[in-house]
Amino acid sequence: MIPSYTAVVPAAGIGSRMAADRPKQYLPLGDSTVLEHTLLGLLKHDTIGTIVVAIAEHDAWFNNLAIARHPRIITVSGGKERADSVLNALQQVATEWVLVHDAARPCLHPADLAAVMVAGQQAQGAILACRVRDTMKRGNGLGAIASSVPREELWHALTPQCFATTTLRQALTDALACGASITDEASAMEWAGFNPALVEGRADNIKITRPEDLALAQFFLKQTVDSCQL
Ligand SMILES: Nc1ccn([C@@H]2O[C@H](COP(=O)(O)OP(=O)(O)OP(=O)(O)O)[C@@H](O)[C@H]2O)c(=O)n1
Ligand SMILES: C[C@](O)(CO)[C@H](O)COP(=O)(O)O
Repeated sequence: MIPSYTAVVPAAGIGSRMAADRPKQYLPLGDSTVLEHTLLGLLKHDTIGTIVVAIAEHDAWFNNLAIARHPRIITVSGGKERADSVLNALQQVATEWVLVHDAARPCLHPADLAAVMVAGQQAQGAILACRVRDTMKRGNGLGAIASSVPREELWHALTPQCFATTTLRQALTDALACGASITDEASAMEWAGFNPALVEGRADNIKITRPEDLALAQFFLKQTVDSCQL
């Protein structure tokens, strides 16, 4: 099958909230590392051609991974913020469509990947997301509740986020140039006036952020392996 997507994997963060002895994407997970699980999941999809991994300028870990020599994987230098890393990687994307997926999300389910890639091939693009399940509160900045926030139509943005490459590249360039706060690709597209589609995804597509997330990711990955062996 001719690859119609390039994957961009922002992996240049330091993992400050994880507070580990290395950036969290290089922490052990199962039989490999967080990043290797994430990349292997993308490599299995045959409509994804090249994977562009944004790594920190002085990254001392990536080249020690066997997967670093995979022919479909290339690296670029990351930037100060996640959005800068993504924009750097987008300069290397030649396909019409691109998907951006956090290195820190190793539990992506193949069906969710396929669903968001199909939905992403629209003008507005698409993101994986999952509905908020808890009652939501807004704090008053003093450690107390200011208000309850209606949860209808509140979603957790996940990744992958899928868009037309040229549209996303331009939106991200313009939004960052204007100093907009951009924490995901959809924020840039919204800033540019688009309304990306929400594709409901699995809640186990967690972003490994804090120490307790590693054990949860391990559990979710084991569930996937066990279900494949049934
Ligand atoms: N300048 C940056 C910052 C983050 N990321 C990547 O963006 C993804 C999501 O970001 P986050 O979970 O915030 O990772 P960190 O920035 O490493 O975490 P922290 O905020 O705790 O330092 C991660 O895969 C991270 O490696 C990146 O490529 N470039
Ligand atoms: C892109 C993202 O995964 C969407 O939820 C998330 O925003 C990335 O984490 P960060 O802490 O905002 O960099």
